[in-house]
Amino acid sequence: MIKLRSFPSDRQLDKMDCGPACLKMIAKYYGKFYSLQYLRDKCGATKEGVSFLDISNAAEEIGLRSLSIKCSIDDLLFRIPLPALVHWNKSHFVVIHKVRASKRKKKNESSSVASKQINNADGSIYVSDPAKGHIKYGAKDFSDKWIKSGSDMGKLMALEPQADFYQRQGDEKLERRKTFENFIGYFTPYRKSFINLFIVMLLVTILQGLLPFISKAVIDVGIQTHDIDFINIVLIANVAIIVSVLLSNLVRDWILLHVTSRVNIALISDYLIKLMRLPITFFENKMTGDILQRAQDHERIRSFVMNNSLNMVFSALTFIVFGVIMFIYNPVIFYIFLAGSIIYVAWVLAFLNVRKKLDWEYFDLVSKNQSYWVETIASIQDIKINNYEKQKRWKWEDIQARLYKVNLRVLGITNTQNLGAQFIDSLKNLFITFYCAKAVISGEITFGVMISTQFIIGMLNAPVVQFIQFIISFQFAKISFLRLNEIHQLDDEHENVGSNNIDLPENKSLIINNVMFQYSPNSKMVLQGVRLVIPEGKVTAIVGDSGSGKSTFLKLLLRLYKPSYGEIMIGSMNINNISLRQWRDKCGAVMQDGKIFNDTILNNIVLDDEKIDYGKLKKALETANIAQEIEMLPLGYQTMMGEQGRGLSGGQKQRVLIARALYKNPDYLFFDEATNSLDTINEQKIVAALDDVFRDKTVIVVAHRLSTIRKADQIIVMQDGRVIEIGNHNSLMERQGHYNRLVQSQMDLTSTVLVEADKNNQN
Ligand SMILES: Nc1ncnc2c1ncn2[C@@H]1O[C@H](COP(=O)(O)OP(=O)(O)OP(=O)(O)O)[C@@H](O)[C@H]1O
Repeated sequence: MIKLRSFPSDRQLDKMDCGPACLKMIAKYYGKFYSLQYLRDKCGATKEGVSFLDISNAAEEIGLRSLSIKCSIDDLLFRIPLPALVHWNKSHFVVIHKVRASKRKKKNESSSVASKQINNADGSIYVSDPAKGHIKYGAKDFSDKWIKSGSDMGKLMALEPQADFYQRQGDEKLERRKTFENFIGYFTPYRKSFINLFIVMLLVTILQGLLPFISKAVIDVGIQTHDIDFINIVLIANVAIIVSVLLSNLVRDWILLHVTSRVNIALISDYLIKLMRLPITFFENKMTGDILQRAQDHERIRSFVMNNSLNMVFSALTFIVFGVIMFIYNPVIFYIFLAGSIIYVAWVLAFLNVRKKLDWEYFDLVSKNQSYWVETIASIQDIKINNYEKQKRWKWEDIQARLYKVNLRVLGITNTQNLGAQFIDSLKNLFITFYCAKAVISGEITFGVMISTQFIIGMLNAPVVQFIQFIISFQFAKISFLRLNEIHQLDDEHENVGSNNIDLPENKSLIINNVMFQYSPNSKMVLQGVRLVIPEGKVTAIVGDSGSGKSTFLKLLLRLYKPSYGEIMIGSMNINNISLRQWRDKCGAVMQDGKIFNDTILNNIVLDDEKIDYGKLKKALETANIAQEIEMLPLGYQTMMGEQGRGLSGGQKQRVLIARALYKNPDYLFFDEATNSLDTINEQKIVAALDDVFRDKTVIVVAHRLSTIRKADQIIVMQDGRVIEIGNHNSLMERQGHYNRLVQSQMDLTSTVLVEADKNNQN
């Protein structure tokens, strides 16, 4: 494999980004910049990545014509217009930007041998891989990864600009936002500390600058003149300088620690704030490991700014001070040092690109590793029940094996780099020592100068090492910065919706106006033209087959998602005018997969334990029929829940969640299968108690057990994302439609169970 340049080489920021990253490279190749996020949105990237079709749709949206072709490796070498995108190794996309058929084959073609006769063509294929950079493959290697076994053709997509590709300048500027550019802003509150730091480090540099003169004085003056007093004085001065340097370093470290830890907290807390502001789709489309790993990226940036860049300033200062001293002492030694150092730096920097490449691979694997752990721990029960431990562990071992390989390569490169660097460094120092020794013998310099030269060289070496550290950290910080910037560039879920609290209109019914919804741009419509009114102060029930879109509809009302088409109104006002905070304050919800937090029962219900309304709490608990059970516990409401509500039964969890929603006393209540884990007696009690609570609220209930919603004011029947019937229980039963069939099938089921039970009793 040979490294090449020229064709753009953009990196995927996480595992599922290869498709959009390839598109980005191709657009860039044709002279247009699109941000990865923009293309990701256009592709409708999900956790599963993207398909050829998604990429082709996105390409056409940015003005690239896509041509999907099935072809052989011969066709690729001789006929296909490039650049083209190929699906690779079953799970990855790369761009082919250049091919070079071998001479023999070219001759074959030029001698007009029919194309079909050219089999097993030979040549090189130049690929820009978003995970690895530029790579050159032999035709055989390439086809092994490209062409599925049992076939002699692979699929690719050639992309060319359409006529209006270059006119789309506007979009590009719009998308090229840099919201994280105020990074330096994190450090401005500490301006004073930085000034102090600067003074301390300046002092250290000056004090250290005195040391070679002291050594020289001891040897050339003290020893030559046999002046013990002078040597004693110099010794005391030397000790004083060393102590001052150590103390100054102590102060420096203290200031750094102080600033660093604060900046770190600020950075990560802003990341968390940003994450919490992102729409739920972000979390659905990103792997947990990616999100967690990005928190680590902050550490790198912080460490770069705080350690490397600051040290670099002083290293440069030290280098200049001692460089000048060295030059005054002996220019030849200075030049030897400079030449040696340049070779040293060049050697180390030669490894930079490989290291960068490995860092991307490393991030990818570490993210996977993190996701693995999170997923394994969360699903341990299912792993055990299905005897899935071994296979699950093998998956981990597979990641580890790949991590091991990357680590091994990193280690190999580091070793080669260090070995070479040490060799160059030792050679340089050796040359200088020899040169000095000769110069002392020939009387060009004194012995004192030789000793202090050694000291100065030592002092000059440190900044060179610092400089290399700086460049390496800068590279890594840049990668981390890119990854973080990507998150900070994303639109908040609050974007394009109202931000102030406003008075709601008089009529607070929810009017759903031809709402359509799809989870990602190229997936199927989960809701199709939903039109209905949810009257204020009434109970509306939604029923329908599994997968008909009931929960999705509820989530749209809770504004966890935005409709892809159509609008939701509250009376005469578009719901988007109301801030999300205000809206969610007005909504209480018990969702199918509601979560219990790792906190006390009390905090799980009231959430804000600073102002507890005990009256409201008691009512909520009684309505949810859980008060008695909690009070029987030794620690009562202060009982700690385990993670995910460990320690509670499914039904108890649901009742705590119901209590949480009721305690909020919201205007709108959403129940999605909120009582499905309850036994019938509990359910009946709660349903009866809820009647009272529901009286002045707008309630939307999704239920499979139809007995619970018989009394609803309005029942909506959904099928395949459409509303197919609306009415109350009686009118829908009379209609003899889908609702009637659902009720009948549940009654049949109950009567079958009763008849079976009867039979068993008689036996
Ligand atoms: N996060 C998601 N991403 C992509 N598709 C989703 C997502 N959630 C649900 N879907 C799809 O949307 C469709 C409707 O799902 P939804 O959960 O709304 O149905 P439902 O009527 O509530 O079903 P159930 O009664 O089984 O809970 C399903 O086909 C499902 O596969």
